[in-house]
Amino acid sequence: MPFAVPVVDIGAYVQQDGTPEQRAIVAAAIDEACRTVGFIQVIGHGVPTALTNGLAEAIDEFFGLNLQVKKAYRTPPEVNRGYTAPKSESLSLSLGYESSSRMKDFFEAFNVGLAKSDFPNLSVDSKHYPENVWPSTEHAPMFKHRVQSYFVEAGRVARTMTRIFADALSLPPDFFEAHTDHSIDVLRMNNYALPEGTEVRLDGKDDLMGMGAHTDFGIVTVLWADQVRGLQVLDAQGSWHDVSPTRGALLINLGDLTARWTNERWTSTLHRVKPPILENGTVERRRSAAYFHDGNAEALITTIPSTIAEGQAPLYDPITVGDHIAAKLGGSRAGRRNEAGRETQRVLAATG
Ligand SMILES: O=C(O)CCC(=O)C(=O)O
Ligand SMILES: [Fe+2]
Repeated sequence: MPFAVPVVDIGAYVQQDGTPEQRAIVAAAIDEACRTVGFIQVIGHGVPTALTNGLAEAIDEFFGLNLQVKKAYRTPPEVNRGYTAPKSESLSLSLGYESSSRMKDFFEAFNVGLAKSDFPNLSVDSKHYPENVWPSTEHAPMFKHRVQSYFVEAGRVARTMTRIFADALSLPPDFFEAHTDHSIDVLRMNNYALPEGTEVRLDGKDDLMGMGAHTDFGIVTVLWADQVRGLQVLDAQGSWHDVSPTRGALLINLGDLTARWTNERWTSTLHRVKPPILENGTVERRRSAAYFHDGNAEALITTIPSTIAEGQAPLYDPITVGDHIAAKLGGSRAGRRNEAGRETQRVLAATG
């Protein structure tokens, strides 16, 4: 069967008047997609086009600044906020393998997320909920407002997805909410453009990587991307496939915590970004924004008993969201290898 990322209209869950029958159809389609591909294109999500256009403009506004200006918005590696310059992160290290292009992912990024000050009545640890660093209005006048507007909507879509997940897994409707009322949520805006003057080999033998192969770390990711090629996902047979969203669709993919919860009934699909090399030896610029819905830092993720198939044992030990995310970020941002044997084997076995 040719590889495809299924398109699912989630309108029945977004609109108040969706009937139980309509919702059951959506939940079944999501279950199927989560078992097989682990990536979904959702439509009917209710995010206005004006908002995603605004996000794209905000991304252009910030990344269009001079590198020295952008670098003023960096934070230490253990603080997942602000700017990260090209070639300062390595997503493959979040999986625990050293690719030959160690710390060479050429994406640059800007991270914003929920902070301790967003939860004044809770004593959350600022290690997992650091305060945001925003570009000044002098440098990027529209950025903060547009990014905040999109952040709220992406969070709503992520939560809608978890309500569908609960139905698809026959869990109580509030199963996910019980682990996500102060979820570690982060929006990472990515810009893929080679720094000026970078030489690219046109024979394709460069192992130039926009973003190295990785799985996302949390529960579910809502991924907005423009339509420039570059994103590739790994199928169950070990081949990479190009994915670009159909107009108006948001991509949804599952993170490791959902794979752990469901004993891998559902998959956190490996993906990477290799933007196309143009004939003049430059790379076609590409933009994306990944909203990571990761769960409460202290929530314990334990295999859901009903997802353990007959004769199977739990594949993972329980872990807190905070410990899992910290170990993963220690790989990608701080250059420490993370141990994640199962996914590493899949990347190393993959072709292409
Ligand atoms: O740029 C993309 O399409 C993917 C980005 C991604 O995988 C991520 O930020 O985790
Ligand atoms: Fe990702």
